[in-house]
Amino acid sequence: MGLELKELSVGYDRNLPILQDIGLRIEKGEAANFYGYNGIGKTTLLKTVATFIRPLKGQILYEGKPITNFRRRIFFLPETVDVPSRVTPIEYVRAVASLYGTRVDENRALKALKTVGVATPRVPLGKLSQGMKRRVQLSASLLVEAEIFVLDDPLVAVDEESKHELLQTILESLKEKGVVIMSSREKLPYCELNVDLKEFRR
Ligand SMILES: Nc1ncnc2c1ncn2[C@@H]1O[C@H](COP(=O)(O)OP(=O)(O)OP(=O)(O)O)[C@@H](O)[C@H]1O
Repeated sequence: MGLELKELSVGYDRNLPILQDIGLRIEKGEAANFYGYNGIGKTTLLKTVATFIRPLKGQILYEGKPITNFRRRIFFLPETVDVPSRVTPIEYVRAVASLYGTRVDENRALKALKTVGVATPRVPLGKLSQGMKRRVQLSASLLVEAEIFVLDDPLVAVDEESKHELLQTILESLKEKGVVIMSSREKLPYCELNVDLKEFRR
């Protein structure tokens, strides 16, 4: 059954929805990319799916039940590349995994970091580049026991040269666990659905 958005309107003011009447279904094993220009409402939509903001109208269902029943199964990657500066990548991904009740040993953490191209797993995050910090955030998604992956602009700060390969690697693994819903400024490969948010503007 997957994730269903039914007549969904999102925004901050009931009288001024930012996006409205979104209706679509993302099956388990699939990824959907919502794309559009700055300010169109990508973050607002994703935060609503991740249950941080209440829908103005409509429903969000997972496996036929309200998404709010699955809060512990949602992994949310914010748009901002914000990580604590003093912890190392290994410590960071292990700590994130533990929030989902998963104990990850050092070897597994190292493997996940290597998969996304982090070559300095023991250097404090404050000393890494933005793109490397983003990769560390993404590698945590590979380790958590979640089912609904909400990724706000996952490739922000990642270089053009490797971004599609990185996306392929991440999506391959996340789709096996459930559904992926993400945002970007452009259409992306490896996504079953690419949704132009202009369709849902008022
Ligand atoms: N907390 C808030 N309260 C009221 N309005 C907000 C709030 N956050 C964002 N907005 C407005 O909602 C609209 C959509 O913003 P949003 O951040 O969802 O866009 P976006 O597509 O993610 O943009 P970007 O590509 O720049 O990240 C904008 O007009 C923005 O000013």
